[in-house]
Amino acid sequence: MAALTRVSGSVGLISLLNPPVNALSAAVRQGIVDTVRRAVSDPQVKSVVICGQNGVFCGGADIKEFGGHMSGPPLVPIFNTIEAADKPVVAAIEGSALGGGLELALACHYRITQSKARLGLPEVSLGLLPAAGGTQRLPRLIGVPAALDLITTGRHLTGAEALKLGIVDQVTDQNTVEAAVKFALSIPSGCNICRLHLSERPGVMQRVKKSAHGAIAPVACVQAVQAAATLPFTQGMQREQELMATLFGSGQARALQYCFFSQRVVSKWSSPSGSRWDTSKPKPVTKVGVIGLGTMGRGITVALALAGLSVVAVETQQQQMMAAQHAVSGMLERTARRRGVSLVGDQIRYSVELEAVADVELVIEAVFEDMALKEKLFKQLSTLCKADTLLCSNTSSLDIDHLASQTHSPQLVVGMHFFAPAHVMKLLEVVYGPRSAPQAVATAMELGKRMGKVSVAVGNCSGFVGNRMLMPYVEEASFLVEEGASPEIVDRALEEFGFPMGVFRMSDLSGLDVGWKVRKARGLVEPGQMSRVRQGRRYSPLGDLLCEQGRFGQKTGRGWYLYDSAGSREAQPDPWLQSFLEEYRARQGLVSRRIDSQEVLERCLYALINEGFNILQEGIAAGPEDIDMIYVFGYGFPRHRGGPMFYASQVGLAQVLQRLEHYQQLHPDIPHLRPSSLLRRLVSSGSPRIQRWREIIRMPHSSL
Ligand SMILES: CCCCCCCCCCCCC/C=C/C(=O)SCCNC(=O)CCNC(=O)[C@H](O)C(C)(C)COP(=O)(O)OP(=O)(O)OC[C@H]1O[C@@H](n2cnc3c(N)ncnc32)[C@H](O)[C@@H]1OP(=O)(O)O
Repeated sequence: MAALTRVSGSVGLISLLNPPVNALSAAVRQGIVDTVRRAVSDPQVKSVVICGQNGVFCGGADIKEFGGHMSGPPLVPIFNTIEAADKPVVAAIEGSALGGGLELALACHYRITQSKARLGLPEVSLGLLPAAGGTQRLPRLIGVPAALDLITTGRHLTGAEALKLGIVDQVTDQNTVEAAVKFALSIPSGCNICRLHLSERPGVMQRVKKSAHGAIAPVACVQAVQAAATLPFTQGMQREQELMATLFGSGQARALQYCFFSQRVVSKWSSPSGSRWDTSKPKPVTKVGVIGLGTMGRGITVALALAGLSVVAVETQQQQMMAAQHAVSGMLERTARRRGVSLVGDQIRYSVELEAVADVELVIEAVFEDMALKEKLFKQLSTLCKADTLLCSNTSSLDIDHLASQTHSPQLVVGMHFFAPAHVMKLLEVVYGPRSAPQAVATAMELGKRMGKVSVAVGNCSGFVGNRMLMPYVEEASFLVEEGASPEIVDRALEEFGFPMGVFRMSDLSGLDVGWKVRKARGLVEPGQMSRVRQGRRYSPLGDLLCEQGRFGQKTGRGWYLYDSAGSREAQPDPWLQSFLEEYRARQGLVSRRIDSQEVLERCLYALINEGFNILQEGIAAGPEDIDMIYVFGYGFPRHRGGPMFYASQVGLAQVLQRLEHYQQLHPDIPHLRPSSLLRRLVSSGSPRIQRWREIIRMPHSSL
């Protein structure tokens, strides 16, 4: 797991070997102990270089070990031994040096890195802190402000950025190990880490707490770095260990580590027809057409261009086209500036003619959400594009199979549902219909990956996974307001749970008219009517009534909240809304009651979760990880809660079932509170671990 060879006469070369990322498993840690001991005691070895095999230095501690019994030598004494060695030790960083991998490099006396290597301390994203000395060595190397930024965000740096910050001593575009060996031969003896002047960044704790939305690891990271600023090294290391002990077994760490693996699980997609990621080869795509340059089309164009693809952007309205071209250039400029990369705008060709997409390999349609319009477009595309062009729709809820039926090749049609703003949001739902070819799904998934998205393959149904689950969540929030809660009470409970925005603030941001249009299309809206039963189930007309008053949210300065002006973001409770609600309840004969945050969370979240179980049962999502990644990356579900299905598993499935039964008894007219039969089945199977749910879902069962 680690090998020692002697190179260039006097350099001991230690290579870590644990593919694919040389994670620091127990065997690797033992390998490092043995090889360092041998190198240090070998009189012919004058200096040491540590590298990783297969082009990766080290991806950090082995995350798989965290869930079980940890054995083998611990990292801290290993790294202390390296730092204390009386021979110079040089880290040769290729590929990645992340987490414990970077901490290993920090314990070395010098670091040489490939310019494109990724360096970082991402432990915070796993609910942990860099507890192998990272919180103490990094601030001493680069100062507290820069270290705090890296440790509390977990962001990755390139080798070139790491050089600027002073984390590494040299960057190379040549063979990194050879450069490190040459460097090692040029230094006379080992030296200790230089201790820089430490100063704390004022106000950092408040800022970190605010943006953590209840996550505990970022706060512990700040406390650990504060210890580096105030305590001697040994005491700082002790504090680091104490803080790590509070995080290591926490539910948040478990949730975040589940997210790490789930993100990888969802890329290994499968569909009920038996097609799979490892047996379906994606088609190569270099040129993509985007049709419709509204908000979504613009964001998709930017995301494609940033991923290095050629884009043909079509907008048939000349004026809209000019506005879009201007907006896309601005978005590209800003993104390029932020990422420190050069502009990529010349890869985009704009046209007002649909025929301009005749030679592309894949089209993404992002026109107005109207079935008749999309039907017509798919018919036209099917005739004018090449016979093997993939036709994708960015619809957020319309029937993909119906769109496919408008074309000559329904097998080449899939949904690519992006989230706004499409060049920023990480989630992509890839929607397959019963006729979609495995290659079409594989190609859309691969394209999403190239665009830096977390792509999740899901089946076709109204709203797919994300928006379908959102419906009961949003409806419950409105029912709670009818029953006596205020929008502020509901939002506060959800924000304290960890959502960046509660349901009403979110609705004001995205525009109340969006949901209104959807409800109108479903025949649910009865203008001026207050009836609370529609299509045989409970209905809240509150959103419709606000829209009828022209209250569309932030864009009109009024919605569920009041804003200083149209477009302002500062939501204030609105006295008008309070009187309106009182009058509404009186006219409906509703007696307002006190609703606490527990009821808000249970009714909104358990309704959402229950729909998730229905989706799993119907095979629309292959596993709970798919749903969780959709909610974490697309809907702001707090990552430190793991996603709705993981959260349910932590609360306890029996508890979720019992509370749903309780609320269903109180509200028999709300169908989404009726517990899913899959939930019942899992509870009667003894509430197995979430990793076993897929197995149980696939098991044949009686429909009784
Ligand atoms: C009382 C309690 C006391 C508590 C004290 C106990 C303390 C014990 C622990 C001490 C820990 C000290 C602090 C150190 C902590 C860490 O180091 S945590 C790990 C930090 N590292 C990371 O977060 C990096 C994670 N990996 C990545 O970001 C990427 O994998 C990559 C390295 C950038 C490579 O990317 P890519 O090439 O795209 O490959 P992937 O598909 O992502 O990964 C390939 C497979 O490798 C698996 N994997 C990756 N990293 C790890 C890892 N660190 N551990 C285990 N496995 C890893 C990944 O899951 C993939 O697997 P498959 O899906 O099966 O192919």
